[in-house]
Amino acid sequence: MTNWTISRILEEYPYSMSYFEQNKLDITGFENQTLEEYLDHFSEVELEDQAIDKEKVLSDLPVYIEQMQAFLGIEKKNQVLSLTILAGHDKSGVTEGFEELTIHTSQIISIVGPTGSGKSRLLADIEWAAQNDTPTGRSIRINGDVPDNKWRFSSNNRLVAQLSQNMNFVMDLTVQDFLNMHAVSRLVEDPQSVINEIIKAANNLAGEKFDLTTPVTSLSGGQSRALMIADTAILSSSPIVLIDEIENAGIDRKKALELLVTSDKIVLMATHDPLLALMADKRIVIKNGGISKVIHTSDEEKELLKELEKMDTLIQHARQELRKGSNLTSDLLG
Ligand SMILES: Nc1ncnc2c1ncn2[C@@H]1O[C@H](COP(=O)(O)OP(=O)(O)OP(=O)(O)O)[C@@H](O)[C@H]1O
Repeated sequence: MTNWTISRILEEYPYSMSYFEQNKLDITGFENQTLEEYLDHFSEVELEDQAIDKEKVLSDLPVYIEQMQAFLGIEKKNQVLSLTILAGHDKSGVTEGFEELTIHTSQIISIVGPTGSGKSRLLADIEWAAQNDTPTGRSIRINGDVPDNKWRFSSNNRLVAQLSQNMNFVMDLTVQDFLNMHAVSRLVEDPQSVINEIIKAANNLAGEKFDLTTPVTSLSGGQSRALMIADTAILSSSPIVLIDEIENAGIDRKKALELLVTSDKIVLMATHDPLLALMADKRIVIKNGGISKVIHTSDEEKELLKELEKMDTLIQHARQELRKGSNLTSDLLG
């Protein structure tokens, strides 16, 4: 946390303001500096006059935040507020075109690039919380710090939930049994109401409806993904969701992203779909195994997205009519 700017500390831990007040540290105007840089502003005389012990201020802040979290009853153990990717190198060993990228909860980041460029590799680096120990040399920080080993090596504290194109069930269970197993393992107080919420959300994403008595093995590809997305959003403890190409999944992609983001997750998705790429707040461009740049989705692109959505609705409509066996006419599509 010591390398964070003051505004980031305040954004992530708003109650830390009282720490600055109690220590009579007027941080106004220094928000874009790190705490250390701010403390460096004081002359020796000022430090002495105001009884400021720089080392103590720096080391006491995390302790104060931990105590406040305990006092306020905030679950600290699994709380992930941000994910930072530190640059590695591309397939030719050239340093990546960014230094670090921090993503906060409720943000969507898309990953674009040609086939084989390294999109899945980036997702894998995040999944394993790479520490300069993968082919890309990238490192991952959680809440600004080296991730605790529990994220890397524990099976029940999974940092990441993965949603991929290929999702097949091998268990012979109904949707009810499957969700119940998950809810019970997560010690949910009222499993049935959570299960009902998940099936409702899943049906909201899937084209063809299904119910709790449907065996999971007979769900279609789109229905399985809708169920997994709803389950991840509502029941999974993993704070980060990695999505590998859901464009052909036969589900409502926009609603799927909205569902994940409203449940406070960090969402990263590799995609070849312009709609999904532009729905993100930022997009990572991958070339030859390295991140070549990170682009903020511009206002113009957000406007263009509306046009693309209209075109997409038209194509979806045509697809549905063709599925139903209709003959397409301009009246029908109009
Ligand atoms: N920086 C790197 N250094 C070395 N190898 C890399 C690097 N980045 C990716 N690779 C390797 O390149 C191969 C292709 O990468 P990857 O599968 O991630 O591509 P992709 O963009 O997901 O492709 P697709 O769009 O086809 O799914 C993988 O074997 C991966 O491990």
